[in-house]
Formats: sequence, structure tokens, C-alpha cells
Amino acid sequence: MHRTPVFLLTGFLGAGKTTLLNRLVRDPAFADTALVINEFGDVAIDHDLVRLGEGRIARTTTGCLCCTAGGDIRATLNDLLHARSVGGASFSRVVVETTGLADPAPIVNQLIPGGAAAGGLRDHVVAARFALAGVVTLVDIVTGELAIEGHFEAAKQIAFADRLVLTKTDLARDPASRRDVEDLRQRLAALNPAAPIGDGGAADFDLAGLFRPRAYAPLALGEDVTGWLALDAAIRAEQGEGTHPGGTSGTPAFTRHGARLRTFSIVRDAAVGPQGFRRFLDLLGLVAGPRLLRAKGLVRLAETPDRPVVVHAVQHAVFPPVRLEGWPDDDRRSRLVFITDGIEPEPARRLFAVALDGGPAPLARALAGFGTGVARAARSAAGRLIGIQAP
Ligand SMILES: Nc1nc2c(ncn2[C@@H]2O[C@H](COP(=O)(O)OP(=O)(O)OP(=O)(O)O)[C@@H](O)[C@H]2O)c(=O)[nH]1
Repeated sequence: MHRTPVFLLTGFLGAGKTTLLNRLVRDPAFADTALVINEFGDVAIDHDLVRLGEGRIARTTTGCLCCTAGGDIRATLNDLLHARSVGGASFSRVVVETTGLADPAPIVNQLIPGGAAAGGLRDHVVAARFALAGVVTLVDIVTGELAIEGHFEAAKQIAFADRLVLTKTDLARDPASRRDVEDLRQRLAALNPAAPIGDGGAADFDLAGLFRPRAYAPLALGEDVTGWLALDAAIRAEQGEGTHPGGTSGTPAFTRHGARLRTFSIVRDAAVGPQGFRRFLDLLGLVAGPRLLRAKGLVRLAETPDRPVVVHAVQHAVFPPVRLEGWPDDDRRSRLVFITDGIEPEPARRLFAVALDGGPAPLARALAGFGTGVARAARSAAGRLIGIQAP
């Protein structure tokens, strides 16, 4: 029986996965592609940022795929099969965007023969109807090196790739020499000699080629990869599936990613005024960095409530806000998601919330609560922003 090819699209936080998906959905060659967008936290953002268009079949899964109990990716693929059989949805390829913190080993193990054991009939059906056809890993030239150094998941995502793509090459520090691009390319080649490395920003970049069916062959990727797959299988057998302990507001923490990583969100019904938004962006610029790993979301501004603004920060890089033509769906609330490393979520959430809504006095109180969580320099910079002495 023909098996539908499944591709994993991975890459560390903010590497450009959603941006690449948007290129892909605009390309008529991908009209046959079902998307699975994996998000964590209690507020999903990515599916709003992918402009799906008519007739496209997509599923959003929340909870990190690599940690969710019970084989979530198999459940989602089974759901797609069901949609195809009852609803006439048609697709002949699946692209799964993982979270930026995903450990690829458990996801790959659920999709390859001889990987995670089938839990029941459903898993057998999924194995018979789908085949892992490739792992595409994006690495951005602005924060890729930092991610590799600081986060084991980033190095693992690179090692599991059978195609690597450099992103944000338009932001090369020296466009003439492209020294940083070439340095990173060499680093990737050392981490994974088997995977071809493309430049996602090049005029002749072959986007379609990334998702052309092939047999994904972990054995060809070296001993590390086969060792990690075996280790993952052994951990599962020993402990059962790894579920997360609770994080803030019901949001899971990442057991596979170390206890320090946390996520929190801010949701607002009321539109945000210009001052609040400016203060929020200033604060983001000051504290974004290796401890505040990622912030992203949609903001409803008072002056243009029908045209939300998309905000992105990836480690130290804060990207210029982009105004959309309209809201992706009926939900008109501002919603922002943050991922921190070693920062307690509640004081940080309060600080960003009062930057959006409040004046200097509540902001000062929130900053005092934030004191233990951020580096002293960021604290005093944030203090200067609101004109108070850092606690
Ligand atoms: N200049 C430039 N910016 C880019 C490029 N690709 C992505 N970005 C920006 O980088 C930021 C993060 O991009 P996303 O596509 O959301 O990254 P992601 O990997 O989906 O992020 P997570 O899902 O949170 O891990 C956004 O502000 C994008 O506009 C690129 O090639 N060039």
C-alpha cells in the first residue's frame, strides 16, 4: 500500500519555521500538503500566523510533541486519515512543524519501523499508511550559534536532519564576506556531515526539493542519532511516556528540556494604547536575550484595531513589528506567548502585562517582583526605562 510521506520541519525557537511554512502554502506545488502545527502553552499563535487559504487541511496540536504522553503525532495522523476518509479532504503529503524546543528522537521513533512500540490498532494503521520521508532542520544565522551552544535540543535537531537550511542569511553581518554564514555552515557540516545545507534566502533555493519524498534513513546519520533513538526507546520502556509537570496557568513545563524552561502568556480583550505598546517593545528590547528566549504574538492596537501587529523576539533579536491586513480569525484579542530559561514566569508575566496596560507605578512594582529572575544589567536597564532605581 502507498504510504503518505511525512516530513518533520524543525529548528530551534524562532529559526523561521512558520515563515518557511508561509512560503510553502503560497506555492501551488504544495496544494496537496496537510500541515500539522505543534505548539505548546495554553495560547496557540503559530496557526494564526500561517495564511492557510481555501481547502487546506491543517491540524494544530498543543503540548510539545516530543513529550506528550500517548504518541500525539500518531493520534494526529490518524485524525488526518479520518478526515480524508469522511470529509473528502485530500492530501498526499504531510508537513509537521515541531515546536522550537522539540527533541526529534521521540517523534522520529514514533514514525519509523522498529521505533516506539505500537500502542494499539490505531498505531498499526498509522504505521501502514504513513512513512517518515525527511527531517528538515532550519538554523538561523543570527541566533543559531547561541542555540547550539546553550541548548542540546538545537544540536540534536541538526544531527537528525537529512536536509539543513540556513535562514535569515539576508541579515549577514557583513553581506560582502558573509563570514558568519560560512562559519555557521562549517559548524553544521561538522555536526552533521551527511545532510546537504541550503541557503533559504538564496534566489535559487529549492523549496520544493526539501519536501520531495525520500526514505529517511537515520542509520546514514551516524552513531549519535542511532544512539539517541535507542536511548529514547529505552527511556520510554523504563518510565512510560514522559509527561510534563504543571507550569504556570496550567501550562506544562518541559521535562525533556530541563527544569529551567518555562512558558507563559498574556491575553487582552481591550485594545492596547500607543504608549503601552511602545513601553512593551522597549522592555522586550531590554530584556530579550538568552534568558527570555522567545516572545511572539498578535497585538490589537487602539488606533488600528482591525489590523493586528505581529511581534517577534528570538533571544536577543527583536524583529520589527509587522502589521497584518486583518485578523486571521474571529478572535480579536491580543495574545502573546513567552518562553523563558531560568526566569520565574509569574513576575515576568506581570511585568510585561503592566508594560502593556499600566503606568509607571504598577510597572515599578512589577519590576521589583522581576528582580530575582533576570540578570542585573537587564534589571537596571528595565528600571531606567521606567525611571526607577533597579531593585
Ligand atoms: N530577516 C529575516 N527574518 C526572518 C527570516 N525568517 C524568519 N524571520 C523572522 O524571524 C522571526 C521568527 O520567525 P518564525 O518563522 O516565527 O520562527 P519559528 O521557527 O516559527 O518560531 P517558533 O515557532 O517560535 O520556534 C519572525 O520575526 C520572522 O519574520 C528571514 O529569512 N529573514
